[in-house]
Amino acid sequence: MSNTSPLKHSDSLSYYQQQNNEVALFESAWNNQLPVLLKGPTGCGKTRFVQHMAEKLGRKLYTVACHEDLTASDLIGRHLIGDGETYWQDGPLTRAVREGAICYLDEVVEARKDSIVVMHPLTDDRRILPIDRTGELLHAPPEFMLVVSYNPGYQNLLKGMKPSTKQRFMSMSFDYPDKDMEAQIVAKEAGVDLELAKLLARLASHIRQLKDHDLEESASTRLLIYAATLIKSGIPVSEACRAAIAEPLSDDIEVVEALMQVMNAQLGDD
Ligand SMILES: Nc1ncnc2c1ncn2[C@@H]1O[C@H](COP(=O)(O)OP(=O)(O)OP(=O)(O)O)[C@@H](O)[C@H]1O
Repeated sequence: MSNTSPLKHSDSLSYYQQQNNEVALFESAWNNQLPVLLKGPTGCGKTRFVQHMAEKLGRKLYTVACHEDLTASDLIGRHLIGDGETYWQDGPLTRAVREGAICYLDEVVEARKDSIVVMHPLTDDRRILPIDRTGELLHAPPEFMLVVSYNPGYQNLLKGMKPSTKQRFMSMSFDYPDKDMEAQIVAKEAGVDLELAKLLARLASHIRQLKDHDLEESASTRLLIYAATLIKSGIPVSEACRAAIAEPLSDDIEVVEALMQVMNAQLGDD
């Protein structure tokens, strides 16, 4: 069965630079009512992609940043007290199901087990959301879609996602784009010229190649955009790179200095 919402023209959408064939894959998943899992490092464009796709498909987007205290009630809803009475308030997942929207759970491995279990009947062919507290059983309309993401970086290796959960989703891997594409993104997002964006993309590619470093994560596209934004507003390049790239990547002074050496060597070559 195919969904029938009007698709929006690409000029009016949030900017998203496609890396592979993810737009067509996502559209196909939506048309076929398949839930989607996005994997990839921080700041590589997962959230922007979902925003872009929700706009393209003409669906409202509910985004939840998952954390270790997130409970099933935070997703489904709860009874509240007001004017001396209790009333039911839908959570974002329930709202998305009722409205045929897209629900995006960012960093889903952070969520508590009970909130992950809630997703199970929604992510197989039943597509139902039982709300125990109100006795309702919601059937998701064809337009509803569940999208989750996680960062398989080393702090999540142990936590991971259980195979029984993972295998309910169609999955796509994201990574930082190649230098040329990343430069285009940085230029567009920060409003800087392409030459500066190319320089920053080169710096990032050097940092990403460093082996045996003590970094949990490497320089993200998001950090390059921050650096470009600082430079655009008059901060010297090396200082901007320290504040927006080296410092956010490590709390260890020696590591920060080592990163600065790598970047300054590149800046000196330019
Ligand atoms: N392919 C892309 N097209 C357009 N903008 C991009 C792209 N990749 C990254 N960006 C830019 O980088 C920023 C960070 O990306 P985004 O917030 O989507 O990352 P993320 O993968 O969701 O990160 P996190 O896992 O930390 O939530 C975006 O706000 C956007 O400016």
